[in-house]
Amino acid sequence: MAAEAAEGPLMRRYEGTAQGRGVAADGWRVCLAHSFEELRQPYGAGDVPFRDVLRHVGLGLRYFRWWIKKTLIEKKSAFIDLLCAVPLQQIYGCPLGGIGGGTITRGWRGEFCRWQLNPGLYHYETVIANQFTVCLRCKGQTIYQQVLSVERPSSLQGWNWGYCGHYAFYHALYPRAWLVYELPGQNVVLTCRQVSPVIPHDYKDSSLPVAVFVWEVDNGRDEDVEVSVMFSLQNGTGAKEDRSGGHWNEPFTFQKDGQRVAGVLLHHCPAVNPFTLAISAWEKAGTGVTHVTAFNPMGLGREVWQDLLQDGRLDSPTGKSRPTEKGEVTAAAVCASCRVPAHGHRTLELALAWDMPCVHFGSKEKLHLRRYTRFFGSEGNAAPSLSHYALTHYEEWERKIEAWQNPILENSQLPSWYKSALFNELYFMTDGGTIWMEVPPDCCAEDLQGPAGAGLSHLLPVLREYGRFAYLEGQEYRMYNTYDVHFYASFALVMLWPKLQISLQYDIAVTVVNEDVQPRQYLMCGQTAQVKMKNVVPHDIGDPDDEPWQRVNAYLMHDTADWKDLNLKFVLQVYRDYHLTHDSLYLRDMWPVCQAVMESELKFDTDNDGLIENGGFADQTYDAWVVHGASAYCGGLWLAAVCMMCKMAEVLGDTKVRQKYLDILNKGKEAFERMLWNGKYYNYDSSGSDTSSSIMSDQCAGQWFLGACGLDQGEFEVFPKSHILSALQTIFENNVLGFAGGTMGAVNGMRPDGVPDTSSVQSNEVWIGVVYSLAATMIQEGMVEEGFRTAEGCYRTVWERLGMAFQTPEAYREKKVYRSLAYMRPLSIWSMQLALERRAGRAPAPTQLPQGTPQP
Ligand SMILES: CC(C)CCC[C@@H](C)[C@H]1CC[C@H]2[C@@H]3CC=C4C[C@@H](O[C@@H]5O[C@H](CO)[C@@H](O)[C@H](O)[C@H]5O)CC[C@]4(C)[C@H]3CC[C@]12C
Repeated sequence: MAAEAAEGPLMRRYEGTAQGRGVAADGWRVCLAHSFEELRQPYGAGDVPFRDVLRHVGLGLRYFRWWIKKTLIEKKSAFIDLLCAVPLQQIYGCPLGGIGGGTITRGWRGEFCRWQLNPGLYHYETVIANQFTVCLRCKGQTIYQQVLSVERPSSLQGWNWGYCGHYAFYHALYPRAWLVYELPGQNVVLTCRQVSPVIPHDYKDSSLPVAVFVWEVDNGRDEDVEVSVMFSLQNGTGAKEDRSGGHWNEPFTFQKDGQRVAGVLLHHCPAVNPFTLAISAWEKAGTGVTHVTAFNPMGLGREVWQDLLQDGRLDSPTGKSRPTEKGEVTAAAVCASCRVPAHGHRTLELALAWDMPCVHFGSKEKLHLRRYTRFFGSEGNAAPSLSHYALTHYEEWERKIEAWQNPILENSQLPSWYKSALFNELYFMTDGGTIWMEVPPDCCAEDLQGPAGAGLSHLLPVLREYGRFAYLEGQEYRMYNTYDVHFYASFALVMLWPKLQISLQYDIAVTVVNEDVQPRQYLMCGQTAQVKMKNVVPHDIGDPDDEPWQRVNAYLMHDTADWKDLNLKFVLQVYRDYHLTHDSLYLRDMWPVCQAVMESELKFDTDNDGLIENGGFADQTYDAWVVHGASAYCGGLWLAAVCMMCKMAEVLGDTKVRQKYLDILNKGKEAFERMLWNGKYYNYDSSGSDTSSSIMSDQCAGQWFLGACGLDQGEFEVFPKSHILSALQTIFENNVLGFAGGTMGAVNGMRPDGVPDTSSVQSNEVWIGVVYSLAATMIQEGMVEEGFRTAEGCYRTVWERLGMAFQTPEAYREKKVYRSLAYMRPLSIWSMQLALERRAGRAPAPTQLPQGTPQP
């Protein structure tokens, strides 16, 4: 297994022999000289078949009008920009930072290239001054000095660029990554290990906006060598604000418990959301730390280069830099140096921290405090203590990360690609535009519950203790906590940070009972309706470029009050969460909300046969794939939700409600089988249209959740086992093996004659997150090999073929196009892990998930 990453398809150009120090065996590995052959395009208007153009012409025009108003008149960016998609760059690697404090993504060639410091808003820019540079000295002479970058930029030309990529590789196993450099002709190997504090069940360190770079130096020479690693950083993010003037730098040291770190603070002072970056190093015995307070990253950079070249150290001036002028950019550097004995090894530890404690969203209406401020204060002066904390705690973080990951990595039954997929897809938990905030200390239950008063007894204690969490539907689909999609991704959250899932659910519960009567036009149908209706689950919690939580439902394609899946997905998650956490206070609080949304949902059972009907439009997560009448997807979710209502009523001793839903379940099961079962699988819908017999890859979504909760047997067998097995087998043969030679996962819709369903723009897409959940369902049902084969197609396509590492999209087609980069749904891969743990007889550990919620 270990050999797979080392010799994988992305390592063909590696000419070095070094394997690095302490590099994980499994993960995503790529040689720095690699280039991806296939370059895909974002799905655009030009890819829409003529038939769909005709069908969507009204939407197209309404969208265009809305886009003009939003971007040109209001001067805001569109929550989904169909006209200016982010171009694909095949460069990304593991993001830096914990959860919800902002992220800085490093590329696999070591570049600092994707920035999310303003919550939920992305800025894609490789900042060329942000580099690590190595200097080697023997017998008092500098023998080698090199920027560890394969770039040859037009700025900083006084530096020695163009490191030969054939002698280095990158290895990612999120939240850690390694860069291994064999220094040509030097007999020295550098391994840079990047560590971010992303630790399951940890609600303190996981919130910190920091990362540590541990440089392992292996000296293969017969003589001692003095090694310096210089970390240079521009003041800013590469955005135009870097030139807005008033930014300044200052050196710092921070000492506590006998441990000292030293570095430079880079104060970045725009009008909105100012922050401080800190670069630093641990001044341990034998390690010297020096710095340059300020230099011009747009110039030749000779002064910094020569300074280092001279003696392997930087000049270390005291005092602050002057604030930058308008148009001027500044940068700083810190350098850690040590002597490495002949054939010996030493470690240098550097850190990056950023402190943006108080944030405004786009509307600038309210000031919010990030989660980490409860531990490090909100004054904006925490960068030194954050740096010190990171450097003195990263070893503990790594121990915890290994304790979590090793049982999975050491399981020889699991394929290597899966281990990489499972941990690396988790990047979205931090790099999904994620925000983790405090609720204001003076906030009371009434403030949180909204005008309708949700009556949730533990809302306040939960939010006070664990804060508020939100992540985007996708970096290109800028809506927080899109709920129909979170349904899939929520497995990662509830398995790894269950209290954040509980907190998110409380937030949704509050919105359920509230309404927003503001009228607006919906773009798909053109009709006008209010923004949010009472007693229904919202599509999302809002747009970070507006005021999320305050104004929900940023999505205005459809009026989602009429969507069929959202309410059901709430009920399904409530029971699933209860099943995994045993949190009975949560269950009690959610019970009336579940009843309210199920009452709303009951109106969709228009013929009173115990089964809901779809509305003849795309009224669910497949929001461009029309459904008429009863459907496998929504009907299956409905029956699963009704079953869980019975189960919850039983747990809570509510016999009346239990009987009510039991009656519905019995009727509904019969209707579902009669209307949709065709002897092999469940039809897409019951309309009898040309495509209603399509094989939908997601037709067993209800069973997926039931199985994950152990509710698929005996009295709780909602769907006959034999039908589920037959349906999964049919999907495997048709949607998986019958599509792209079985190498790209499962297409959403396949016609029984073996041709993808092209009746909508989404039916012939592959949705990676759906594929992972389908694989989990297969594993739950004992089709383990088929499950892995299904999921492997997506991993290999995204991570190995298309160069979309750390930006897994929502969808791709067999050829040419993809849609919506860096998307939430693929986090559903964690449901595969749950299914595997179940099979291995290892129930998820509720011991880590204490009952109820501690009072603050
Ligand atoms: C007249 C024109 C030239 C023809 C234009 C055709 C286009 C208007 C349509 C062709 C493809 C459509 C888009 C397909 C997908 C979309 C995604 C959706 O948002 C989220 O999608 C998730 C599914 O991927 C869903 O689960 C989430 O809940 C949604 O938040 C928004 C609509 C659209 C962008 C859709 C819009 C119209 C087309 C571009």
